[in-house]
Amino acid sequence: MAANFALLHAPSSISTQHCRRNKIIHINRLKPATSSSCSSYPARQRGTSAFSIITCSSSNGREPDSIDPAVKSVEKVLEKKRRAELSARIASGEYTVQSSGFPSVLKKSLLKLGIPNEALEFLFSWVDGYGQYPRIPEAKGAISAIRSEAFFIPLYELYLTYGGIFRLTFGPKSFLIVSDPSIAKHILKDNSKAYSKGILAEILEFVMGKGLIPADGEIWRVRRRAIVPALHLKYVTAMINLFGQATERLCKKLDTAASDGEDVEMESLFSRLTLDIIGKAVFNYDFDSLTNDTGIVEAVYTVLREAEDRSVAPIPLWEIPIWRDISPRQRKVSEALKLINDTLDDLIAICKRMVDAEELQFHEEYMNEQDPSILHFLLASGDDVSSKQLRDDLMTMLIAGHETTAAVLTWTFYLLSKEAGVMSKLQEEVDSVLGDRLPTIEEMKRLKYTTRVINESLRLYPQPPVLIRRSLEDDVLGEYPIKRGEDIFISVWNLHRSPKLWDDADKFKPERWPLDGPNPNETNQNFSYLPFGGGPRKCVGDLFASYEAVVALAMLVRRFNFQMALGAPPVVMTTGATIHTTEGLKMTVTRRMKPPIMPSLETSTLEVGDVSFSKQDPVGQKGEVSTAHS
Ligand code: HEM
Repeated sequence: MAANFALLHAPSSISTQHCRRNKIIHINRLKPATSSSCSSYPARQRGTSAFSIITCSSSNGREPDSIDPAVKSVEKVLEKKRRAELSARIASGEYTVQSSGFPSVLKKSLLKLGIPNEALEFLFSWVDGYGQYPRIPEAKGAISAIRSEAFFIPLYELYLTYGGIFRLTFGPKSFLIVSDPSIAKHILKDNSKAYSKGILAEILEFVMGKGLIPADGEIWRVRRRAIVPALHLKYVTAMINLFGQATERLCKKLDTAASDGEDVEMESLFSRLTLDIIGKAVFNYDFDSLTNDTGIVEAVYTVLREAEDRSVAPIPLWEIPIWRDISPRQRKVSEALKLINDTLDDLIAICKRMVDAEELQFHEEYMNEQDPSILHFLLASGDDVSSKQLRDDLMTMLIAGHETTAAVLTWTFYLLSKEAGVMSKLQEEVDSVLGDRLPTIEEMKRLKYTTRVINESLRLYPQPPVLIRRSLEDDVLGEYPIKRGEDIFISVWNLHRSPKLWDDADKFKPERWPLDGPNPNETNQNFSYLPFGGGPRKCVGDLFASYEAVVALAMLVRRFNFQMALGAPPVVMTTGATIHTTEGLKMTVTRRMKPPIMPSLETSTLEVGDVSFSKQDPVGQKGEVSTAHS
């Protein structure tokens, strides 16, 4: 899905510094305890430990950190200590300094004389001439201070101190960090026209061009109107079969691993499962990456990793034309892009021929049975679009729909490995609803607890953890006026884990979502829960992705038990377009002994998105599959 946020190299044209400083935190004075300590320890490559691991012939393109597990756990403890110290020091105000200049000196002197700080704050806000407006709290730091860990973690600690909106300044760059549901709603929904994708569009241009995620303005409006109808309910229903077949292939792989007593690295397997699914679903191409490692699969991962690395790189070297020619890495990226683009051009040409040969009667729920792909729908609809734009859209959906769902499955299995009670409840439901059959849309309604497990996993690990916007005009966020050109990060991570918004915010508790209640979404949770974004730019694949995750989860836990492998490296988060692990999710898989249980015949209703399905009201009548279609 949408690439990420740690975009610290914002172009100089943005980030107008208009806001007076009052609170400034010096993150750059804080020394991360762990970052440099690793190099003195012996390196270990994945797969060379005493445990054999089954993966695909290569990883999903991500190099694991080769660090001894024992060293990692020491580092983890140090890391926890460092973070606790950081929180304590931020909270104590040690890193909060006041503005320089005469008013600040005067204020310090008056403080020393014992005048209460609150009184001085009030008085000096008028002296500064900003009395009519409160000023946004400001944090200041150095890139090095946060590069040692996933970017959204320090943002969470700052949020706990500075609240729902604060400014983060790195040298000349400045970002607004939003963690307040009503401000998020204002930006994403109520005043969405006043915001663009900003830095995100700049970063993703090389791979997505003017595709739906980075596009803004008229191009976005036209493309969204063309693409959303392609994901109609009949299409999503057909996709459930595809999800089942692809998961079946993964089950076979796991079956072999279980027989051979080999551990499996689930993150890369999920990445390949979802790549196979999205290739077929979007342009009818079988990557078959669960069994093969063809050049095209490698090319997709090369491009994906480049997009992620660009989103966290401090200096945009790739913008220097000569660098693009001399850097072996950039040359590899260009070659990968060419291969993917050529393949997409071929697929578009093949599909055009199919559509020309068809005697088609296009209608709202049009779908070609042999090729139900989104590409086929778009061409059959007579969509008047250039090949370049079509390619950009396909590429966007390939990326948007691939690593997001893979990350959801990875973190769901990680969470389940820690909560045996949730796993047994889940298996009980799947046994009774599904038996050993491939799931159908009817079963989606009845896999209520399975759906809640995914809902809760998306709360704890939102993909992506931060949404990016740029203000196109002056606006007011909460009580704070802001100028045009502000870069904004809406931290979904903070919203989803806020102790102000959730009981036991860090706890994995699918039960927090009542089984007979509505499917949680940004509307019924008032923007404190927004796994698929919200407003006009909400994910177009929300229902598709939810079903995909539910089918894969149900089929896998039906057949197997999963445990963290003995001696597996600790599971540590790292930042990409989505939340990855640093060293994969190594699990031991065993076949379940339980005989299949016949499905119960109970009739039930489950609301998915804003649509309520029931047996009496068969799906597919209205063609409205989710709020993305509004
Ligand atoms: C669990 C899996 C997924 C998650 C968590 C997810 C999440 C999101 C989020 C949060 C956004 C909003 C981004 C923003 O406002 O900046 C988004 C947008 C989008 N997603 Fe997804 N997504 C998932 C799967 C998919 C799939 C399967 C597809 C395609 C079939 C897809 C296609 C898109 C597109 C095209 C957009 C851009 C919409 C626009 O800007 O109009 N996503 N997604």
